[in-house]
Amino acid sequence: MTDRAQHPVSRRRVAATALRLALGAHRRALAATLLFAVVEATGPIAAAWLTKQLIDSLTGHGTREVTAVAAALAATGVLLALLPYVDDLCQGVLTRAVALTAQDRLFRAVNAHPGLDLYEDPVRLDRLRLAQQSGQDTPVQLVQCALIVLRSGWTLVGFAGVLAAVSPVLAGLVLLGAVPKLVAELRLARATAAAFAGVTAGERREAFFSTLLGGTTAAKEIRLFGIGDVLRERMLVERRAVNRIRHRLDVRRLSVNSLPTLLASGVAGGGLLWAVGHVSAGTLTVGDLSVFLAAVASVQGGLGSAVTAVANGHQHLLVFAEYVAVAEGGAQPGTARRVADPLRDRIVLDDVWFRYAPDLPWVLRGVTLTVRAGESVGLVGVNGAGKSTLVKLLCRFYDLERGRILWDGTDLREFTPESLRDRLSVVFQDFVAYEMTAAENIALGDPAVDVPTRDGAPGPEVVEAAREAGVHQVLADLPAGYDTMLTRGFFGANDRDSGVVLSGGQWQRVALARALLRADRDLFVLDEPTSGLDPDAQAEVARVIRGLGQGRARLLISHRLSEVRAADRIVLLDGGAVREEGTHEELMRLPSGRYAELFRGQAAGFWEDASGPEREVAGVQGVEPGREQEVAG
Ligand SMILES: Nc1ncnc2c1ncn2[C@@H]1O[C@H](COP(=O)(O)OP(=O)(O)OP(=O)(O)O)[C@@H](O)[C@H]1O
Repeated sequence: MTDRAQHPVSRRRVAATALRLALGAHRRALAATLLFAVVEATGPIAAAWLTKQLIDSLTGHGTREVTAVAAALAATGVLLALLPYVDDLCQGVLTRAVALTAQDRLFRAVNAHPGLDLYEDPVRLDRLRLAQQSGQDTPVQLVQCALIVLRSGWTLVGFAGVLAAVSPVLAGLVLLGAVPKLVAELRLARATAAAFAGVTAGERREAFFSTLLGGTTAAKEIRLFGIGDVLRERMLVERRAVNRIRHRLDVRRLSVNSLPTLLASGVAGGGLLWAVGHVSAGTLTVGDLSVFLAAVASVQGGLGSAVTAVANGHQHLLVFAEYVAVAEGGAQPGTARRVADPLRDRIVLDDVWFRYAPDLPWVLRGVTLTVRAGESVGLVGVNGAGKSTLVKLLCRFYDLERGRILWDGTDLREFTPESLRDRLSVVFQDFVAYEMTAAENIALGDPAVDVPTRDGAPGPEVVEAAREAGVHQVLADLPAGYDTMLTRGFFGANDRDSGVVLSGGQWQRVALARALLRADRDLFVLDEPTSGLDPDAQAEVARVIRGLGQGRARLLISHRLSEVRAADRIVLLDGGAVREEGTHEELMRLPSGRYAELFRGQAAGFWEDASGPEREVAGVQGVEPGREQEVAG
C-alpha cells in the first residue's frame, strides 16, 4: 500500500496542476484578475506617454490640446489608483476559492489512501504537511507570479519600444543588467526549497510541543510532573533551529542579490546622465526625458519584478510539487476489484509474518489462527505481543510480508479495502474521542446512518446503540441531550456550545456504542474495550458482546483474563506466534501453561493482601471453579 508521493513530479505537471486548480476553482475571478493585470500594465505606459505629450505641449513642442491631455492623464491616474482595490477583491475571491478546492482535493486523496503508512513515515508526514501548507496558497501565488511576469512583460515591451527609439544601446544595456539577477534568484529559489524540508520537520516537532503545552491532553501530567519548562524549552529549541535556517536564507538572499542590484542601478544612473546631457544639448526634449525616465524606472522595476516572480514561481513550483505528489500521486490504484462477501464460514490467518518496516524487528512470526463465524475468540498476551497489530492486519491497514489471511478461503488482498472494512466493526484500543456532539460521535460508526444535524433528533439506531453500551441515560441527561458537544474546546454563540467533558469510562461506552451501531457486521473486534469501565459496566458489556453471537465472529482482546475466559476459545500470543490455544478450562489444565500462570498471577495480585482463608477461597494455588472471574476481575 505505497503511494507515488515518494517520486519527483515534473515541473510542467506541477504548473499544469496549479493552473487547472485556479481555473477549476473560480474561472471568472481568474479572468478578471488577468484583465486587470493587463490594464495595470498598460496604465504606466499610457501615463508616461500622456505626461510627455503634456510637457511637450506646455513647452511649445507638442501638437495636442493641453486640457484634453491633462484630462486623459487625470483619468488614467484615477483608474490606476482604483485598480489595486478591485484587483485585491478579485484576487481575494480567487485565493479563497483555490484554497478551498485545494484543501478538498488534498484530503480526498488522503482519505483515499487505504493504509496507515502515510502517517508513520516521517518523510511522508513532512510531505503531507508541506502539501497542506502549499495547497492553501501556492496555486494562487503561482498564478500571481505568472501575472507579474505577464504584466512586466507587457510593460517591458511597451517601454522597451520607447527606450529603443531614444537609444537602442541603452535599451540593450538595461535589459542585460537584469540577467545576473535572474540567475541569482533562480539559484536562491533552489536553495530555499531545499531548506524547506528542514523547516517543516522542525515546525512539526515544534507544533507537537506547542499542542502539548496548549491542549488539555497533557495538562494534568505537565503540572503534576512539573515538566512545563522542559517541554517549553524543547519547543523553543525547535523554533530556534527553524529560525536559524530562515536567517541563513535571508543572509544568502542579501549576498546573492547585492551585486546584480548594484549593476542594474549603475546602468540606470549612467543612462540618466547620458539623457540629461542630450536634453542640455537640445537633441532630446524635456518630454523625451520624462518618458525616458519613466521607461528606465519601469523597465528596471518590471524586469526586477519579473525576475523575482520567476524565481518565486520556481520556488513555489518546487514546494507545490509536494502537493501534487500527495493530491495527485495518491495511492496506487489497487489491483483488487472484488467486493468482500458476508462471512459464511471462517477467517484463517495462515503463517502470518509481519514487521512495520524492513529495518524493524518482526512483530508476528508465523501466526496461524482460525476465527469461525459465530465464534468468540479471546486474544491475550503481554504488552507488545502483537495483538493490536493483528487487528490492524485484519482491517488490512498493512499488507503481510509473508503468509495469508483468508476470508472464507479468499485472500484479503483480493478484496477492495473499503468492502472488507465494511464487513468489520472494531473498537480500537486508541479509539477517537471526536470533538463533536454525542449523537454525531455515535452516528459516525456507520455511514449508512444519517449523522444528525445540530438540533436534529438522533436516529433510533443511535439511541439503541447507546442503550446497549450503557451510556444512553448519561447522554440523554446532558444539557442539550444527544446534541451536546462532547468537548470544552470550542466556544459557541450559546452556552450549550461550550459542551461537556465525559469521563474515560463514559467515552469508552460512547466508542462501544459507535461500534455497536455496525454490530451486524461479520467480524466484531474489541481491543481492550472495558479497561476504563466499572465492574457493573464490564458485566453489562460482556452480556452485550455475548448477545452479538449469532453468526458473528468476535475477537476480544483484553488483559483482564476474567473477561476473555468465557470466550469459545482463547489464544495466547507470545514471541510473535500462537503459543497456547483452547478453552479457559483446557488452558488452565496445561502443565506449566503460560495462560494459567498469567491467570493465577492476576488472581494472586487481587488477593495478595487477603488473609489465608480468603486466599484459600480464591484458590490462588488453583482458583476455585466459579470464582475465577470474580478474583481475576
Ligand atoms: N506503527 C508502528 N510502527 C512500528 N512499530 C510498531 C507500530 N505499532 C506497533 N509497533 C510495535 O509492534 C509491537 C506490537 O505492538 P502491538 O500494539 O501490536 O502490541 P499489543 O500486543 O497490542 O500490546 P498492548 O498489550 O500493549 O496493547 C510492539 O513492539 C510495538 O512497538
